[in-house]
Amino acid sequence: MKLQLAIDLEDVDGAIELIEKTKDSVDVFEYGTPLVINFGLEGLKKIRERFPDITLLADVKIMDVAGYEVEQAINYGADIVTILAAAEDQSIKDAVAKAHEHGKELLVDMIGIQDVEKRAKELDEMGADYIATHTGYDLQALGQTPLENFNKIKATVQQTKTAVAGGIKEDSAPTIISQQPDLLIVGGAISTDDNPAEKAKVFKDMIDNA
Ligand SMILES: O=C([C@H](O)CO)[C@H](O)[C@H](O)COP(=O)(O)O
Repeated sequence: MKLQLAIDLEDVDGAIELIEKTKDSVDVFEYGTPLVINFGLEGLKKIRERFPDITLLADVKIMDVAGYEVEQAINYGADIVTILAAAEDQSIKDAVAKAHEHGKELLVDMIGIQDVEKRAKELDEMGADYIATHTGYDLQALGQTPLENFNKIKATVQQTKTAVAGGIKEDSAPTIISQQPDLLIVGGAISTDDNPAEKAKVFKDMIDNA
């Protein structure tokens, strides 16, 4: 199981500072959607130039023109690119093909999908690298968590790796870690802590000791 740090709340220099502080404990750094919106792929490129060896995920949440957009994210430094599970099957297939053509990975984000078992089964056959259960900020605000959907998706997929995100905190992490996702995605719980380096290590130790 790997730890991904979602960087959503910073500007690009803040993201660089956060990566510097946490890189001993974090396996994958997410260039979050708010950074994509505010600074585009140029921000991703700046981070890649500063850290040539880290694993970088671009949370571009693609919906269409998938092959082109995956390729652009890769050209600007991404190792893993995200697409929404609600995209057309053809878009998912194009995205998988383009990521794999470059030796990179595709993560499909299940945010907003209602029948998660049906869609996870379909996606599992399309060759994506990860299917991510994701409770977005807007539903976190209503008290929702990703655990129930994660368990359904985990029980459904045969070959695709699983990821989970959405308000995972120190106290909720052990339960979700016990369900063995391949990628545990944590954002605010690390990035807004007074000591992000120490907090990232807490999550990494939980994973390593599970
Ligand atoms: O993907 C995310 C969200 O849609 C904003 O872009 C977050 O990175 C994801 O939810 C993880 O962050 P936390 O919920 O703060 O752990």
